[in-house]
Amino acid sequence: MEPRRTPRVLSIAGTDPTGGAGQHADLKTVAVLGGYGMSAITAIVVQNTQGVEAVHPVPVSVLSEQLEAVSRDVTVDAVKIGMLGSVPVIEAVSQWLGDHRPPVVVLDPVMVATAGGRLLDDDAEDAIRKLLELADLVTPNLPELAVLLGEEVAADWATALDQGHRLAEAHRVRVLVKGGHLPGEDTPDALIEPGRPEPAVEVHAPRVETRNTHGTGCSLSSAVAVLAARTGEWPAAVRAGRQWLRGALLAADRLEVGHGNGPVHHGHHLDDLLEQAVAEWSRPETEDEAEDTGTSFTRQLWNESGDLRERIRGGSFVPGLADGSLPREVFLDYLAQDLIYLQDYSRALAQLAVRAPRESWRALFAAGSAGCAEETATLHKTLVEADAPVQSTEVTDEYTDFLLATTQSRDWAVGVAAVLPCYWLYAWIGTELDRQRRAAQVQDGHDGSGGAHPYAAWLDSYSDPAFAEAGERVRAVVDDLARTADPATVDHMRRAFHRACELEFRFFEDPCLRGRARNGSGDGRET
Ligand SMILES: Nc1ncnc2c1ncn2[C@@H]1O[C@H](COP(=O)(O)OP(=O)(O)OP(=O)(O)O)[C@@H](O)[C@H]1O
Ligand SMILES: Cc1ncc(COP(=O)(O)O)c(N)n1
Repeated sequence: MEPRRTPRVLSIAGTDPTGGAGQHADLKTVAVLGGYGMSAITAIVVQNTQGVEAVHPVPVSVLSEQLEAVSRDVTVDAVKIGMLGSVPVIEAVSQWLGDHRPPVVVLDPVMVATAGGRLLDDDAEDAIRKLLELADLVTPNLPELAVLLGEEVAADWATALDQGHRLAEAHRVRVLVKGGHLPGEDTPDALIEPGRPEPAVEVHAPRVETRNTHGTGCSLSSAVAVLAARTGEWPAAVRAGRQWLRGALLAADRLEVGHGNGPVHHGHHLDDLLEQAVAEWSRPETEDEAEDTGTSFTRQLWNESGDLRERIRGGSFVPGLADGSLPREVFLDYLAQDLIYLQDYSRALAQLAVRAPRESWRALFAAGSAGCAEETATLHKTLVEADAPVQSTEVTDEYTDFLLATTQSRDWAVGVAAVLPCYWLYAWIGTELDRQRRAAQVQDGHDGSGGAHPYAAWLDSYSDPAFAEAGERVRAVVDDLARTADPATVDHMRRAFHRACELEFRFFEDPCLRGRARNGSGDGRET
């Protein structure tokens, strides 16, 4: 089985208009676990979370046409087979598998809905047994396992495992034995492989307290199908699928769908990511547009700090760096302060990570902290090579003391607002430097495409898109926080942001001022 990042997964199953089981559960599962979902419908099932009211089988020839239409056009990496309903449908699917068997075939031998209602004709059990030979994995619940063997339903886990082994041997097929129907706290599952006396995977977990378990079987089998195609490994797919389903059960009550056995929350693991993504996607694309609309909190902050950006533009540091006239000793002085600053900035971001109220935010700031630590190592090397002295200045101390105190002991939201200017202004300066550098080269008669510039490598590092992207994410966090914070906190966030902006400006200009003081004149730039 060749792993494929976005496997094309076909579900052959019935429908559920309430979206919790059958085709709908399969397609949702495949989508949220990174596959591309497709569907061939076997029956329109009139059902909701309270039970099945009617089953309208799709004519067998129409099912075969759907299957042929897919295979004529698309390479299918995995198929998940759910409700089939009758002998002719099972035969049509067997025939299709005979002609176009994909590398991953998962069969969920659906017989009865959890909420009640038969989904397989009584005379179709033999046909399902034959279909087992064409599957790579079969995922029966305990009553289905018993029917397939023609035995009593297992009343304990040891019996269930024994039945699983015997089914696997009899049909030379992998069996996922699911203990969800056992009484008691434990909900064990095991992957049994033919020819192996011990389960390839056996996992136990406490039962999730919820009545919303509609579609768990459909969802788990689709999850294993897409994950097997994605990872190329059955044990990994079973472990990951089960862990994901547990999260979906834990989050199921949040959905509030129906009055019976409601569905599980398929996209539970995407909640935080989506919040950030939507905030980012809904942001205007350009700063100009942002100035016009001025709605979000960070946009307001950006508009309020327009003067400061003008001062940076017209100062000594950025123009000197852009046209290369900044004296080397001033530049090295700046780098030395930057090293000290980044060490403490890394600490400040780590404090935010430790105190973060959400997992995805923790990850964002932890990554930022690690990134700064890496950067300090590079800077340190440059400075040692240049033999530059490294001792903090008053301005550096003022800035780092402020950031460390704010991220450590103030409201978390205020700490995030305080670290934002470094991300945001740094990225902005990257574009500004680029603009000024090109303008200077054009004036000199150069073509604007580079040339020998004393700080070229360093200028390039300013426009690192990963850094700009991280800044955008921090901005989204600030907006998120400002939406729900009380007015006093929002005001505090605003003050922290502007104070950090001012300190950023002084941090850039300070090496030039000290350069001038050392030389007794000039603007810190070479003429
Ligand atoms: N309340 C629960 N807590 C934890 N895990 C559960 C719970 N209910 C079901 N599961 C798990 O869900 C998966 C499917 O279980 P189950 O044995 O109920 O299959 P099923 O009967 O085919 O599902 P369906 O309800 O869709 O018919 C198994 O991994 C099982 O352990
Ligand atoms: C179309 C279809 N397929 C399968 C099931 C089983 O799922 P559950 O046992 O959770 O109701 C179902 N209800 N409907």
